[in-house]
Amino acid sequence: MASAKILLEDGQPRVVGSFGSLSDLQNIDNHTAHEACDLAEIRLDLLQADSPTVRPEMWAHLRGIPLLFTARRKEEGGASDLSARERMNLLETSLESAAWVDIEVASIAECGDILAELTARKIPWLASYHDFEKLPETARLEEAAAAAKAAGAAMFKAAAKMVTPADLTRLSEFQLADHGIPVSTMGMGPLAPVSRLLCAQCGSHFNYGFLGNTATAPGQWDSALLKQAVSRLSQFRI
Ligand SMILES: O=C1C[C@@](O)(C(=O)O)C[C@@H](O)[C@@H]1O
Repeated sequence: MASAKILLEDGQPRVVGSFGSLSDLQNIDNHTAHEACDLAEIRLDLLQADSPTVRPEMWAHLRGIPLLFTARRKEEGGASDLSARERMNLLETSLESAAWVDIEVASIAECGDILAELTARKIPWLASYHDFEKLPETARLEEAAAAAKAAGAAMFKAAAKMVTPADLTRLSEFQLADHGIPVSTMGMGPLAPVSRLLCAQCGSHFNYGFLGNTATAPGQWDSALLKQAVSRLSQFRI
């Protein structure tokens, strides 16, 4: 999809607005969402927790906004314990509308069917990695980025809990290094807000905030605020 390619190639940090619930998705109008983010993330696992039948009509009002679809596995913050097949079925419902899809690095091996479909449809996907407890060793992140690249992901994304200021330094240094694949990084927890600005300044492509009232990760900014802040920072890129 042409718009997805441009989103990476111009090197500008983009803000992804994420919906934490079906009502947050239903209650937003197109203009408000458009103003608050560059892409919107539809967390299919969260929608399904609110309504067993997920249908494309749920996001039809966001026409014109690039949509990123995610069906998160439980171990990385998903709403419920869905099998790989159930997550792939959820993603299937989104493919007509998808600008991007998110698959965890840990799910690559079991999600081959949907990955083949994404390749056939030329829909870019990002391979994600989450740690809600700590910032993992840099070698672990490097390994995950290499696995993402080897599997054909268009981007590697890491979200990890920041416990100390040293974690901020280490995550931003990881962001600044060349991993042979576009990278997005962000912190979670009390140091999340500051980490998200720092990572954006260091070249993180996709920078997440929430749309509506419900954060989809601890310490996320409101997407509209993050978009404003990130656009102010663009003159100070490291
Ligand atoms: O993977 C990510 C990033 C995220 O966990 C965050 O830290 O903002 C929020 C999730 O909704 C999204 O799928």
